[in-house]
Amino acid sequence: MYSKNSGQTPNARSGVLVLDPEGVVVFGSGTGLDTHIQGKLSALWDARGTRPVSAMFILEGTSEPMTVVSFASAGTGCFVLYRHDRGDPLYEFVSSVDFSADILRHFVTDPYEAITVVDDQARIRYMSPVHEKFFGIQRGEATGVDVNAVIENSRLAAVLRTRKTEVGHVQTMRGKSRVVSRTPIVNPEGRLVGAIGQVMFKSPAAVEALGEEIRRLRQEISFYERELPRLRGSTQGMESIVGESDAIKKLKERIKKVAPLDVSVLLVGESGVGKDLVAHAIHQLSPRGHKDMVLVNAAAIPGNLVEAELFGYEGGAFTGAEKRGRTGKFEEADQTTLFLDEIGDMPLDIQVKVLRTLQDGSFQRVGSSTQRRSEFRLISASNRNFERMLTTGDFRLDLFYRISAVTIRVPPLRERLEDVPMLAETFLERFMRRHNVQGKYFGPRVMAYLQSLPWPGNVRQLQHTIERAAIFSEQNEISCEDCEVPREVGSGADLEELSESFGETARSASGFSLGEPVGVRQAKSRVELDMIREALQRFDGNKKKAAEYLGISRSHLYKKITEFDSSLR
Ligand SMILES: Nc1ncnc2c1ncn2[C@@H]1O[C@H](COP(=O)(O)OP(=O)(O)OP(=O)(O)O)[C@@H](O)[C@H]1O
Repeated sequence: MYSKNSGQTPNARSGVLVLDPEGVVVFGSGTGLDTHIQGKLSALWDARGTRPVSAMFILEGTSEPMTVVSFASAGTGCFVLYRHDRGDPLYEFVSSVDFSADILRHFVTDPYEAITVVDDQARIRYMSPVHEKFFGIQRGEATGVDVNAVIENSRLAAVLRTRKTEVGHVQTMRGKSRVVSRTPIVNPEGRLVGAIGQVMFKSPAAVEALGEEIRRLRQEISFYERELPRLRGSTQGMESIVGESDAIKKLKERIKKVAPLDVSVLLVGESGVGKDLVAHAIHQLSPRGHKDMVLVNAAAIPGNLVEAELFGYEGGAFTGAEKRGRTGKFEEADQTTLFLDEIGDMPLDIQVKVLRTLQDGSFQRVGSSTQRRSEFRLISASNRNFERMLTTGDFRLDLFYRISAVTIRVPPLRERLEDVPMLAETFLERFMRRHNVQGKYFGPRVMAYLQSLPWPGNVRQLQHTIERAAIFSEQNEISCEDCEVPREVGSGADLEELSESFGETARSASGFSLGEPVGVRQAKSRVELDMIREALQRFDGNKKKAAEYLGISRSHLYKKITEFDSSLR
């Protein structure tokens, strides 16, 4: 029940409504005089026995939503009302957080967030209990008193004058130094309504400790900034190519010779031999080495996107294109090195366009007729047999001449088995460092065993074998059994069986040398197909895992799948 004698709706934004135990209006002001609001609050108040009234809530169904703070004492319902527009952060906060009152209570009472609130006349309106205790005053004793009469060295009055926030100031109070912040509060209409003072840190020492931490972190950052070029060098330069065999020594000599010359280099060799590392080393040692090398993997880009990826495109050139267009790899590589990996997988129509760019450095973005220019050094790599592709017409001879001013063959691991121990130790050490593991080492017969394997997946396969062994070895000592290569992938025994049936040696059976008899090639394809099918089944079609298991790159696996596509389906 509510009183009929309430006035008419005023134009106020806030108000107060006090109801007696029967729901009769005892007092109303501002929006508290709105009869509609009175009716709604009275109904809530009547139902308090079954549904307790929240300390803070949003009153909907009125001309504008109201934020209501309720205080109940001795059966009297006291409601403080604020009219808020939707979208107002306070409205959003109260309507979406049903424990909003508890949060506000936390802010006004939490000892670590202790606050003092003053009005626009610098009179204290609220002081957190912890502040009152600090100043030795009773609960509410300072309310209404000028802040300067209560808090020494207060600058809240000054902040009201300047309207400028002060953060991190040291203030001495009762002989103690505190780091404080002072913030003027302006309401949505732009009127200055008061200010809040807050202790941020209990002592300048806490700030000093924070400053010290920042200084330490800065030092750490500058250490890494200094170290980065060195680390980059060691992970991407010549140092990353592990091995001391004659074959590797010769390879490094060729890299050193060719790096400073601005000629195109073609890297050939089986999958996993380290062509990528060689490309990085050449770039690092070249005059362009201070810039990042731009990488393109022709086998990893879907056929219909190769052109856009290489040449870039104008906005809206094709469905799915970015609105503002995009720079292509040729443009990105201006003044640095472009590494075209798996160039043997490039479609013929793109080969023609690439050739044109390589001849005069000019190209057009897809969807544009403007000629652009780029000056870059080209390094290409492929594990494909160019001799065969040139014969079959799958690779253009003129492009081949352009990309292969210098050709470097990266030898397969089986031609430099003396590098196996050093590589294996390096991979084990890297694994332990990366995963924070200690104490793993190879058993006495492991190196000889590893050197007896033909490694058709080359260094990549060796690396994965060592990592697998480090993960699965029960003891710290890694045994030959831990390093077993899955039979399907080509253990020595497999290859021997294979070679016996086709009259080949184990070594050449795992290679891809030119001029193999057709029968062997077909048989190899069959074995490869079986191995790939098996690996894909084992890993539920997950190509990344299948490629790792087979010891080949993912791009090589994709290539093989495309080749075998019809039979795999
Ligand atoms: N000599 C080496 N020393 C240290 N790590 C090597 C060496 N050769 C290869 N690796 C490592 O073996 C893995 C495969 O090397 P990389 O990717 O360079 O081979 P790739 O010839 O480019 O293969 P693909 O033709 O499949 O792309 C990489 O993890 C690389 O770091």
